[in-house]
Amino acid sequence: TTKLSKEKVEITKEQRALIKAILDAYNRHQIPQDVTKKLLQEQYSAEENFLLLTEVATSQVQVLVEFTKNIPGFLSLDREDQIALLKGSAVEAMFLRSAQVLSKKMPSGYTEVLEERIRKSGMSEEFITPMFNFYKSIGELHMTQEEQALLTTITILTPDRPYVKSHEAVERLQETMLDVLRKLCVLQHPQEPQYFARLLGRLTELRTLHHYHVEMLTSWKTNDHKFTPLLCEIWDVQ
Ligand SMILES: C[C@]12CC[C@H]3[C@@H](CC=C4C=C(C(=O)O)CC[C@@]43C)[C@@H]1CC[C@@H]2C(=O)c1ccc(O)cc1
Repeated sequence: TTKLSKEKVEITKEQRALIKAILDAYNRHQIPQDVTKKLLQEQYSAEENFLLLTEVATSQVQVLVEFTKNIPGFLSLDREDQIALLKGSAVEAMFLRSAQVLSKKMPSGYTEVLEERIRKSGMSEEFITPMFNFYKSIGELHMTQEEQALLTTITILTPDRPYVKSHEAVERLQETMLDVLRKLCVLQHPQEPQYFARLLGRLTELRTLHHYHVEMLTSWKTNDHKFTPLLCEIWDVQ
């Protein structure tokens, strides 16, 4: 392993441009202020909390679509595959986003308010526990902005989503991003040679959350909660 850590890791000019394009897109696409302001102002009740979370979820899906369109190479994929990747990764990208948001303290108290509303939104304890465990495990990594943006990109470019036809094209794109992230991790966390592997381990954890999410939506639905048309479409909820 000493040879590996001695390896001269070099980020090429193209890779630097790729990181910049993805980071700019990631920072440019955030949910609008008026939505986050509502989260801070509206009163608390399980009903109100669910409605607010539904609103931020809907807004987040729109943000995710815009961000994805800015991933270099994404728009040159087959159009139906673009839809399949978005639908297949929306939940994971959303949980990654929430983990990144909830693991950083905000002066406005947004994080605390958001956490409170999630805990009191009619979601059962069996989903809250794994969700907050995930938030903690992401928080412990202290990811840089670039790492967060690249990890989200890698999640979106997962080739084995349902209905993806040109598997290889997506795999090639994902591998490009994985190579950049691997180099970034070596350069930004020199003391932690296993840091890159830990990041990828979080993607596996994300997939288990995806499973919980389906049950979470179903339990909300049985308690007669309404979702927006966009959420129904992206998550195939009837
Ligand atoms: C995922 C989630 C909706 C989207 C929220 C997330 C918590 C934190 C966030 C932070 C955001 C930001 O600051 O940018 C954007 C929205 C998200 C990502 C919620 C936790 C549970 C909830 C949910 O699954 C849900 C699903 C369907 C609903 O109708 C309501 C909630």
